[in-house]
Amino acid sequence: MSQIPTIKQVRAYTLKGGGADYHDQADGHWIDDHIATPMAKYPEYRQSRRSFGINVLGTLVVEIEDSAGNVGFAVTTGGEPAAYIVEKHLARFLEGAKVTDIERIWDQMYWSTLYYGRKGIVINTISGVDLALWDLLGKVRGEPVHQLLGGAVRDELQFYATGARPDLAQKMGFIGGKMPLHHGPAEGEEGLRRNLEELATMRERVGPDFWLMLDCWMSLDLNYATRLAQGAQEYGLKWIEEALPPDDYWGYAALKKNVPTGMLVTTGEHEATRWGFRQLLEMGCCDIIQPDVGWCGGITELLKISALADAHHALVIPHGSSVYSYHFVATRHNSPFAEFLMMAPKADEVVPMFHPQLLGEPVPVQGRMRLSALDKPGFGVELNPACELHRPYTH
Ligand SMILES: C[C@H](O)[C@H](O)[C@@H](O)[C@@H](O)C(=O)O
Ligand SMILES: [Mg+2]
Repeated sequence: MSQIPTIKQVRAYTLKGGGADYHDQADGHWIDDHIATPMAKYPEYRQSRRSFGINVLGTLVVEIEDSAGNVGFAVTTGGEPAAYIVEKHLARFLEGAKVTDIERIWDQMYWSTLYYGRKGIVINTISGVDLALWDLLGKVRGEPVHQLLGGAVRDELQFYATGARPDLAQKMGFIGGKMPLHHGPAEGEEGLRRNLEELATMRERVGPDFWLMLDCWMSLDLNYATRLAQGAQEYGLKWIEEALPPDDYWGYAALKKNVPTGMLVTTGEHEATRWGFRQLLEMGCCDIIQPDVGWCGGITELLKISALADAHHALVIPHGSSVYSYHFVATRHNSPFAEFLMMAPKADEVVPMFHPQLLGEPVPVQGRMRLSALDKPGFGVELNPACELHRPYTH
């Protein structure tokens, strides 16, 4: 490459209504239908996650423009607070740097925010900037991100589906279906019975071989999770996901010992950085880690997390994250399949995960995606001009 472009400007925008903040859906969507959550102990916040504010943040859009006029971008959750962090704090580490300075920029973003960051929204924000940098580098080089990561190890990705209707996902060609758990410990024995009944009904519909999983979204305690796992064995539950709050590493280590032989424990979608995942892996908390590429530190950090997982014989199956995870999954032997979130309100058809924010967002066909669907420069998607961007801060 002759001259490496430098970064001219970083811009942060916000967007509402689905997309990267995929919990921000209208009434009647399966994703907001009486799902077990840590807030379900309060009856007034039990019926809907939007009632306690799951969708308050909205989407963060990061755009990075270089001296040659190339623009890289990414979307993640974080909304206005994240836009503030990008514009008022992180932009200084990018502007003037070379588009190839990704590792140094990540390091400066992480250590400069340490006193108020480490996890949560700050790492979401850093992830968004990091993904926009990889997108920009791909566009500068005219290569898809998976090629920048060392190249694909498979020609095709296969997917399981997350949604209320694994039976329909089976018909659509997915390799498995993960259902949200509907009742938490506050709904007592009756709730536990109903959880198991729902699983039993689904097992009956999909037959003995289709993977069925339960997503508990941090809502249980160790005792309940153990009883759920034991009761679910009869119905061939493949894995129990995010049963406990993310900080309860000790609980996860105990749960992994308590679940029936063969049942997997998975977690990590709300975990971040190599240090958080090191804790999960070294304490033997789970069989599969599920970093969200837009929340765990971006691709730069995910490569480190993934190497750690490999050394601990754990699979890395990223949570959601659309194209950002597809480009990563294609390059890793320890990521043999991927998640697809069914964003159709009734989970009855395949629609792009980050709809309506991205144009050209590929979707699985018959539960699979050819690598050729990921061959455009960067992450291969564009921002949908029909979505109205708002830039709340400038620097
Ligand atoms: C279905 C779950 O409750 C969440 O909404 C989902 O985002 C998730 O945890 C997942 O693993 O996809
Ligand atoms: Mg989950």
